Amino acid sequence: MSIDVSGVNKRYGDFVALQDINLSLPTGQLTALLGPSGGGKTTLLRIIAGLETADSGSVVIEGVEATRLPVQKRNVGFVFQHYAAFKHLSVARNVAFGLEIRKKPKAEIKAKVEELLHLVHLDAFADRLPSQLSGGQRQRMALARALAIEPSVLLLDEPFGALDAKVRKELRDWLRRLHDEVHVTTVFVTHDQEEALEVADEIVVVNEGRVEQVGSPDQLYDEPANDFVMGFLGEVTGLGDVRLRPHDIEVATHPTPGALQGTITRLLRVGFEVRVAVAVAGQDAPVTVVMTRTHARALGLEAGATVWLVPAEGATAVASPTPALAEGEPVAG
Ligand SMILES: Nc1ncnc2c1ncn2[C@@H]1O[C@H](COP(=O)(O)OP(=O)(O)OP(=O)(O)O)[C@@H](O)[C@H]1O
Repeated sequence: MSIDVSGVNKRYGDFVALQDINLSLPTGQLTALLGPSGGGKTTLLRIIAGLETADSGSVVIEGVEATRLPVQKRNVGFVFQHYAAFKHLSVARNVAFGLEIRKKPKAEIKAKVEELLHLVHLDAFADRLPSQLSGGQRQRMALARALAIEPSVLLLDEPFGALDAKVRKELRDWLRRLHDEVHVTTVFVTHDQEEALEVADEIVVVNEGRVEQVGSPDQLYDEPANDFVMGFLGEVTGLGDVRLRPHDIEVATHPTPGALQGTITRLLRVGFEVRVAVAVAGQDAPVTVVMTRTHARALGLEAGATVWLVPAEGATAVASPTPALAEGEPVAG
């Protein structure tokens, strides 16, 4: 294992930021720490980095007991959301910085910087100042700088958080490809489930200072450990006494066994999808169903129509903590 976190606890005054965190992250893996704001992701990342100390528990990096090692001795590279570059140094010098303070030979530094700038597709920008780069280019420079010292682990705290949606998307594809090339063990913090699902080999869901679940994107999506994980990894809607994904509901225009009858209150076309809101008797919140436009057209769905809803075969469903359907209400049409 590259990173082993055992029994880590952290409080700020009375506030419990992390509670009994245990994690083993294999060498070469790209792991996302995913969770809502304030859940403890950054605190955990900072404890792994050595920027913060745990109240109890241990951190082992590449087999080395690191709990009390200062940050400089952990051989970790970081990138934060707002990357602090040296404004007066060129892109190349920024990337070279970690190597220069380690007094590496000039020729070695030059070769390494060229290699890294090529890796992050900034070859043409070596002589620019950071202020002459776009936000996305600056974050790529930050990654090159973090990689320059050949860290055993790379820690990224919302590295693309400050960028607009399109650039974020490009950079996340790029990060995945970069990781496939360099295979450095990487942990990145995000509160964006799509980002985690698209990029990570494994996702650690962190909420209220605890790990809710660890698993591959597929595992988490298909077999969420609880209602929280299910809700955090994608949209969820209530149908009777279960909660499930809106695209996991089958819609019929005639009564079917076990189906709940409802009335379409709204039909919204978003790109290639149609989102259908269905009011079901006795259920407070409408059921949301998502389907393709073609499917909705084939069924001839329109607002005001009566439909019958049933979980699709093989749908992932968890029991509702508060059943959406009041007891004693008629369920089937
Ligand atoms: N130095 C500190 N002093 C007091 N409380 C802190 C400190 N650092 C963090 N916290 C608290 O610990 C909790 C966890 O914070 P943390 O930054 O780890 O969350 P997060 O999951 O990374 O959230 P975000 O996505 O918003 O960055 C928060 O409630 C935060 O207010």
